[in-house]
Amino acid sequence: MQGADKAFPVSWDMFHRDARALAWRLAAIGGFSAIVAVTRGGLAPAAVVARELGIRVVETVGVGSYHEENERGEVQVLKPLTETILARPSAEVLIIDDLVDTGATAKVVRDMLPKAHFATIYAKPQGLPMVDTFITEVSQDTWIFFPWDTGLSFQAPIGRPDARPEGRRRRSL
Ligand SMILES: O=P(O)(O)OC[C@H]1O[C@H](OP(=O)(O)OP(=O)(O)O)[C@H](O)[C@@H]1O
Ligand code: HPA
Ligand SMILES: [Mg+2]
Repeated sequence: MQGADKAFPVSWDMFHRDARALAWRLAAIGGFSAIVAVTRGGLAPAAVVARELGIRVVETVGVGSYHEENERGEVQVLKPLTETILARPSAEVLIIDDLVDTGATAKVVRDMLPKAHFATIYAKPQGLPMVDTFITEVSQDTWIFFPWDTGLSFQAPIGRPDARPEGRRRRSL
């Protein structure tokens, strides 16, 4: 997973545009009265979708997994759903995450609320059966770099992939 061949960097602008596109799709489906954000990656898209759909009941579910040699381990629930959500009709609950990759996280969360709608901005093929609505599919060997995990940095030219930043030293012309 983290050794993925291709990089798909996402800027804040791209992320906001794609989160809004997700909100448009979800608005067309309608009928949602509460949102569950899968922390932490689901927090930012959930904020955008909640604003667009006018939903003010926003909850979290916290999941984590051990990573060994770049492989995802067992997914564990670190912060369960509250009664506020469990007491509602689950078909009205919208679960939001940033992406599905293997689908392991989505499966664990879906099992808590089987009738809820599971939406992500990005999806990889292996996770597709776990997601009801998504915006952009990327290949399984692609790693998505989110704006909250990245910053501006030197990029080697395509024709000189081993090139390194020169720092303060400048080559004389
Ligand atoms: O489909 P999967 O293979 O389960 O991968 C997708 C999950 O992985 C990432 O979360 P991560 O567990 O890295 O934690 P984070 O949201 O706190 O960054 C991402 O935000 C999804 O929740
Ligand atoms: O492609 C990804 N990007 C960021 N986090 C992730 N967690 C699983 N897959 C990914
Ligand atoms: Mg996550």
